[in-house]
Amino acid sequence: MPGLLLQDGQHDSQAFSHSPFKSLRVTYRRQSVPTAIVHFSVNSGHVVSNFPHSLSITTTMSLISVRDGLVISLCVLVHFIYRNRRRRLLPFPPGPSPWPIVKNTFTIPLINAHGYYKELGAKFGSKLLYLEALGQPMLIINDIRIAQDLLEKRSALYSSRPAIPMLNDVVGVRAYFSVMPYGDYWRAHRRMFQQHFAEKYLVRNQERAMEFIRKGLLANLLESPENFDEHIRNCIGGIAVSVTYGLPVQRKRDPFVHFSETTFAVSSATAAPGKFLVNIVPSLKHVPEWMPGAGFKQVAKEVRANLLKLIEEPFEASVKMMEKGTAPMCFITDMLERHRHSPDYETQSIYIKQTAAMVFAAVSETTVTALNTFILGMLQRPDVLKKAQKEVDDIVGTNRLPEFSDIPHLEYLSAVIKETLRWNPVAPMGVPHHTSEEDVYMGYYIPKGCTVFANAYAMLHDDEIFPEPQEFKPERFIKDDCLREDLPDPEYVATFGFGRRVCPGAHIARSTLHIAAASLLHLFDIAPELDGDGKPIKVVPQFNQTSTVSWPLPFRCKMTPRAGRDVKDLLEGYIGSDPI
Ligand code: HEM
Repeated sequence: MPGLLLQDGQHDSQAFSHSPFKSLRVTYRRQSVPTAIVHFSVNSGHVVSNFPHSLSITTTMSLISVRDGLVISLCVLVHFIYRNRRRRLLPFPPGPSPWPIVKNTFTIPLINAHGYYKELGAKFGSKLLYLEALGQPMLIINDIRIAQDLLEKRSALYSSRPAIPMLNDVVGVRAYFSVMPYGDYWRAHRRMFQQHFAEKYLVRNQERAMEFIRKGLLANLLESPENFDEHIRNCIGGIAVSVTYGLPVQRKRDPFVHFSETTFAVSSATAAPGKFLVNIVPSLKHVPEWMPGAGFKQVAKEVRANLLKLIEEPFEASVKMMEKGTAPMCFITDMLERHRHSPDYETQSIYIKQTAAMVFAAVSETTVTALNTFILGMLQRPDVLKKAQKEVDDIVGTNRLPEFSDIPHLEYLSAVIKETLRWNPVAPMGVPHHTSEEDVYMGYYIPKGCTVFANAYAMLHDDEIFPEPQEFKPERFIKDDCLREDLPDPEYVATFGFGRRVCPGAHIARSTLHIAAASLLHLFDIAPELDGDGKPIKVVPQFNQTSTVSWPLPFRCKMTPRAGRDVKDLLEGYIGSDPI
């Protein structure tokens, strides 16, 4: 007789020991042969209290006849009843009440979202928030432990990226692995990045970074300190171009560095949610170019042309140098050499080209922002500047420049860097992740296709952990003259994201920040400019508010060679105008 059989499943988790059973298998049998099975199993979620609410369902079916079909339909119906029941009964995480249809669309801020969500969390007494904008579910995580629970411990579910219709479909460039969905294509690019830039290879690029800091930053600061922002940009962009393509870089306003910077600035704006309507209403991507209101298509065309140029031209130039035998060791030469005999060389060389283009995009704005924030912090706290300078002097002395080997001995400077990254998290909302399956956490339902923001700003400005979070206070990381180990360390936690998508260049960023900061402090005083009466002009820290990259808004300061130090003499071998 055909029929439905209910069967107890296995208990497999302590967390559910109070539940009557862990999984439920509904089997449709025909002449004792199982022909359709609907399998309900408790989700791997940890903190689910109420059994029927926590069902996750997989369906396996075979053998279709009319009669079987009816029974199978019944099984599917049961499936959906349980699914919907779960949805109905399990709440979403706390958040503002949604309006009909538009849900929270008008609650979502376009600027200072990180600050808004921090406050919203406080209002709802929750560090996990849920909102929905025009059908797009959003999860905001304001807490380090929750981010680790979800993005790290359950990384199989939380490692994709949301689609960005303007960038992916209208501009149509899908070469940057930071925005690729989770999967083999992303994995191939990230693996390639690691093959050259993994932490174990850090040393081989440090020498190049040092050369740029001395020739491209310190020497230029001596000559025109008022252009410190421009020098920092050229130096950091130059390091990226040099270690990736091995191309020569001009010491000032290198045209390629400048072109890359402006192109990425425009293209990252295409990813901003509020800037282009097509990111909110994806079907607009089908609108023909001639239609009124389709101006975004023209913008997309220009961005596309520039992005393709950035992917192709430096790669070609690097390959040409390689053919002539003049290419220095860099990402391109290393990778082409490594994959030369691969059976799928053509495919690999496309990945190499695309991964190379990613490097500049990821290094430049982020590291420049952190360095400018460091200078801004020094302006807020002249006493910190003096103390850090004294430490550098004690370790380095006055007759040579700082080296990478000095860095582990500069503990106070380390606290200053931690505070720099905490005070103004470079990417305050991280880079959004995307759930590839539904999930249950702390009794809350998290849908599939949910955009997940790890709010680094809220985590690093949590006043229970970091009192007076708006103040620049490196001393918070020091106790009894040693670095504290009982605080989350912004050099390692939150700043660089979480889980499988965590920043793979974090070690490079830390290394560059430490050596650049030590070198600046060793040679220069950093102070506010003076007004007409000789009084210091107070610099009020202000940051870009779009929640993508939080760069300090332009500010002025006076950088002067330190008294009693022959800065020119120390930089003698590094001053010049030939490309680096
Ligand atoms: C202060 C400097 C930097 C900061 C604050 C920073 C921060 C971040 C953050 C928050 C993410 C997203 C992580 C996530 O999704 O959870 C990320 C991704 C990424 N970063 Fe960085 N980053 C910095 C420097 C660098 C450098 C120097 C490189 C390369 C040498 C780099 C390469 C990348 C790449 C390739 C990704 C995409 C990873 C993926 O989607 O798989 N970053 N970074």
